[in-house]
Formats: sequence, structure tokens, C-alpha cells
Amino acid sequence: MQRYLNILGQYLRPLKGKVAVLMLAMLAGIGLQLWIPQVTRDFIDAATQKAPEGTLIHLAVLFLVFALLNQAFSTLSTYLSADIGWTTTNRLRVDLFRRVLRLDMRFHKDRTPGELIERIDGDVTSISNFFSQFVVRVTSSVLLAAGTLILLWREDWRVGLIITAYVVVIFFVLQKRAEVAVPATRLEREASASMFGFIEERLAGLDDIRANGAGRYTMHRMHHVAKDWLQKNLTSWYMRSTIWTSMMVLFSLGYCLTLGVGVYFFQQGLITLGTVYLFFNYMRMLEAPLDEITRQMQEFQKASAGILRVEELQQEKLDIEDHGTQHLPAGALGVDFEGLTFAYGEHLVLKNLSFQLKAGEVLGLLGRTGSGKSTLVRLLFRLYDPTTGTLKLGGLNSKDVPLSELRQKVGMVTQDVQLFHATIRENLTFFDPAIPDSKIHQVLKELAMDEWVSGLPEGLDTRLQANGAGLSAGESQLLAFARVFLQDPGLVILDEPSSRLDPATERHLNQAISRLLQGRTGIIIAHRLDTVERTDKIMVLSQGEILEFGERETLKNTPSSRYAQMLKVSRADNLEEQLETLGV
Ligand SMILES: Nc1ncnc2c1ncn2[C@@H]1O[C@H](COP(=O)(O)OP(=O)(O)OP(=O)(O)O)[C@@H](O)[C@H]1O
Repeated sequence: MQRYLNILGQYLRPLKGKVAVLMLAMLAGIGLQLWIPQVTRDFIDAATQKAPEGTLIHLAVLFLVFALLNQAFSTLSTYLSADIGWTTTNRLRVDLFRRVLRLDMRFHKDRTPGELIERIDGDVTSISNFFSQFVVRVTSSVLLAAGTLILLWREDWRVGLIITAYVVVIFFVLQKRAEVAVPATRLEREASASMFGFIEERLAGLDDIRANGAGRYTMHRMHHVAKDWLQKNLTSWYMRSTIWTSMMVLFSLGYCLTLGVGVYFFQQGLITLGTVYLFFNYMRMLEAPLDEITRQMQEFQKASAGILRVEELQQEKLDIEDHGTQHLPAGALGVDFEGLTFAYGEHLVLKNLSFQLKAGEVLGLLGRTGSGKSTLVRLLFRLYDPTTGTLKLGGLNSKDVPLSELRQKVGMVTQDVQLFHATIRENLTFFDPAIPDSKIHQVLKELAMDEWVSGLPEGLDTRLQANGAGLSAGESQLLAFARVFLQDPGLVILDEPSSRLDPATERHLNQAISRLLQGRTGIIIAHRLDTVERTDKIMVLSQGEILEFGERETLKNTPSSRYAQMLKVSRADNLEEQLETLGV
């Protein structure tokens, strides 16, 4: 319970003013609700005892005023609890999204985006009730039920005792029913999460599904997943409806009991007709809070699973710590690997790598699929930390530099450019409004893209389609180059497109690459041999080890080097085949 209160306190504290007003409105509402039946009782007794008209009018006006005030307090409570609920859950949702963005690659590799969406949205929505209503509704229901019972005891201890005993029985039965319903609800939520995970994954892989004609198979699976969800939904609904039915039956019996006892006491001359009404009314008033407490307990069970998962996310250990305080030098950054080894869990991928790249040098990285090229790059961004050894950038251990500064100073253009469904400006600046248009145009000019962008219907304000659909591969690449230019990094990593572009686009891209590398250190993951002709150094990676590293010119003129041998092998082959021929 403590952990639930912690999370509640953490998010409700900033809204304590509103929470206090809500509590006051709620208490005032409860007081009025308890009082109104007393006024009604007095009215009935006054009427049956033929009291003067003035007394009746006075009581009627009092009833109306109390009823109106009660409505006003109830409206205020509903408004405030919804306001507090949505404000807190919105903050929680933003905090979780920030957390998910900050979490390590290891975490993200283990989970599908669908699962994370379910956490950020689904779980938070289930918690919203906990924030907005749980405390308020449970407290007010408990106070209302307790107040009603106290007043009943005050009127007549025998009636108080009978109704209290009956309430205990009702509460016990409802709790038992609710307990049975909880596992069914949990299964329903799990089935819903897997259905959303399934839909998200299939939508992401739409191209492959279509290309492989896997539509029918996918629909078959969808029917299966949806059927499972439907069955669990029905079971859980059935379980929940039995609670409601039990409640109806128990309360109907309760009304009969109260009326029976009331009428008996009235016939014995122990109580007035107004008091019979009062008993019946108080019994009726117990139904809502008991129903509410049971419902809130169920909601709490649902929310508690969400709270635990949210808490788990908040406490997920970060492998990549961000305690660096040193600052990278301006301009090109040298790169130093010193005895660096890296493993994904048990899987050793980079083995004792040591090499140096001076500031401003460009390295061509060659290696077959799976040799560890992408992993080496991920370490440069600190998406992972080395298992042993050190990685230095600009002469500083990368762990000593603040993470945000490091990622600002290292730029990358991947083969698979990620473009957002947003304007060209937002895509280039990553939504940073501080970057002026003049700077964007200057960069576009340098990349000879200015004319292309100006020719678009709305220039920089043109909205791109999701994932850059509608742009050619070359255009997407050029936009990615412009992004990196704006970032002005000291180290640029280029993952060369593996498929050939048309010669004009290729020439254009090559010019862009040359401009991008000017005054910067560069690492090019090459998929073709001619790409590395612009580099100063060459590295050949094989199964996580450096097979060859040196000045390109020197290697080219050393006939025994792998690079010289590669140059001799037919250039028509792709690099993968050339490396295979040489047994790399
Ligand atoms: N997140 C990961 N978890 C576990 N193993 C991984 C992970 N990423 C890559 N690997 C493994 O590490 C090895 C090196 O992969 P890496 O992606 O670095 O190679 P690569 O040379 O970049 O290949 P490619 O040219 O195909 O991109 C491979 O055996 C791969 O299966």
C-alpha cells in the first residue's frame, strides 16, 4: 500500500490546493446528504401531526436549499476530481515517455513498441481512476456509510444493529465476488495487450507482409488473437455482472427487512411514520457507498497492476550512467579505442579493439554482415558501454562527457533514414524552434537542395508523409545529411546505402558527403569498395577483430594487404562477395 501512496503523493502534492478544496466540497456534500432525510422525516411527522402551514413551508424551503447546495457541492467535486485526475495522469504519461526515451537499448531490444505503448497509454489510463477517484470516492463512501449507520444507531440501537449486521454481510459477499472477478479482468487486459502488440507489429511490417503474400496468414492469426481477446472479455464481463446481480438481490432483501422492522416498530408505537421513512431512506443511502467501495476496490486491483508496471519502468536500472562533467573540444574529434571488448550479454561481439583516428581523419570501415560494424558505432554514441577497455573522443573518456553533449557532437546518417510525419523544417531541426530559417537555407544551399525545397508547394512548411513515403531514397538521404549539418558534429558516421542509386543522385550524394566531412572526423561504413577511396584510413573487421588497419595509401601499395587484394578482385562484385572470396 505504501508504494501506491508514494506514487499518489508524488503526483498529488503539486495540486494540494485543489485537493484541499475537493476534500472540503466532499465533506460538505456528505453532511448535507445525511441531513436531508432528517428534514424529510420532520416534514412527514409535521404533516401527519397537522402542524401549522408555516412549519411545513419552512421545512420544505430548508429541504430545497439543502438539495440545491448538495447538487452544487457534488458538481464541484466531480469537476475537481476529473481535473486532478487528468492533470496527474498527463504528467505521469509525459514522465513515462521521457523515461522510455532515456532507457537503454538493451531495454528496448527486449520489448516491442506495442508493449511500451500499452504501458504509456493503457496502464496510465487505468491508473487515472486511481488518481482522480479512488481516494476521494472511497473516503467519501466510507464516511457516508459510517455517518448513515451512526445516525441509525442514534435513532434506535436495535435498527442500527440489524442494519449494521446486514451491511457487513453484504460487504463480505461483494468482496468475495470481486475477488473472483479480478483474475478474469487481468486475463482480459493481457489479451488486450497482446492484441495491440500483434496489430502494431503487423502494421510496422506491412511492406514485408504484402511482398511475401502473407496477408491470409496474418488475418488467420488476427482472428485467433481477436477470438482469444473476445472470450476473455466475455468471461470478465460475466464475472463483473454477477457482482452487480448479487448487489441487486441483497439490497432488495435489505429493503424488505428495513421496511418490515420499521412497520413493526411503528405498529408497536415505538416510532413515528417519519422515522419509518428515515430508516428506509438511510438503508437506500447505504447502497451507493457500498457499491462504490466494491467498484473502487475492483478498479484498484486493475490499477495496481498498472501501478506496479509503471513503478517497474521508473525503477528500471540504467546501464548507461550520465554523470560526466567534462566538455568535448570544439571542431573535429579524435577517436581512441584502447583494448575495447564488448559483449551483448554472453555474446562476445568486439574483441580487444585498439586503434586511433586523429581529429579530421576519415576511416573506411569494411567487414561482412555481423562482423560488428554497427556495434562499434553504437559504442561511439554510448548506446552501450564497453564491457572492458576504454573509448575516448577528443581525448576524453566518453563516460566523462555529459550524454547529451556527446550525442550532439556525434552525428550519424543511417541507410534507413527515419523521417517524421511533420514539416520539412521540423524534420531537419528535430522540432527545435530556436534554429532560424536562415541557417536551414544556408545548409540546404550547401547541399544544393535549396531549389528542390523551394520548388515544393509549401517550401519548408511542406508536410512529409509518415516514414518519408513519397520521397526517393536519395532525397531522404540528403535530408538526413542536412540534419547532421545543422547539428554541426565533430564526428560524423555514415552508413553508406547498400543499394545503388541512379548516377545523378549518387554524384549529388557524394558531393554532399565531401562537404559534410570537411573539418570533421568521419567513419564510413562502406558497402562498396569505391566509397573508401575518399578515406584516409581503412579498417577491415572480421568477427569482431581488427584484421587490418592502416593508412589507405600504404595498404593500397602493399600487395599482401587485404585491401590491395580486394582491389584486385573483380569490382563488379559487391563488397560482401569480395570479402567472401578473400575468406575475411
Ligand atoms: N542487440 C543485440 N543483441 C544481441 N546481439 C546482437 C545485437 N545486435 C547485434 N548483435 C549481434 O552482434 C554481432 C554483430 O552485429 P552488428 O550489427 O554489429 O554487425 P554488422 O557488421 O554491423 O552487420 P551488418 O552489416 O549486417 O549491419 C552479430 O552476430 C549480431 O547477431
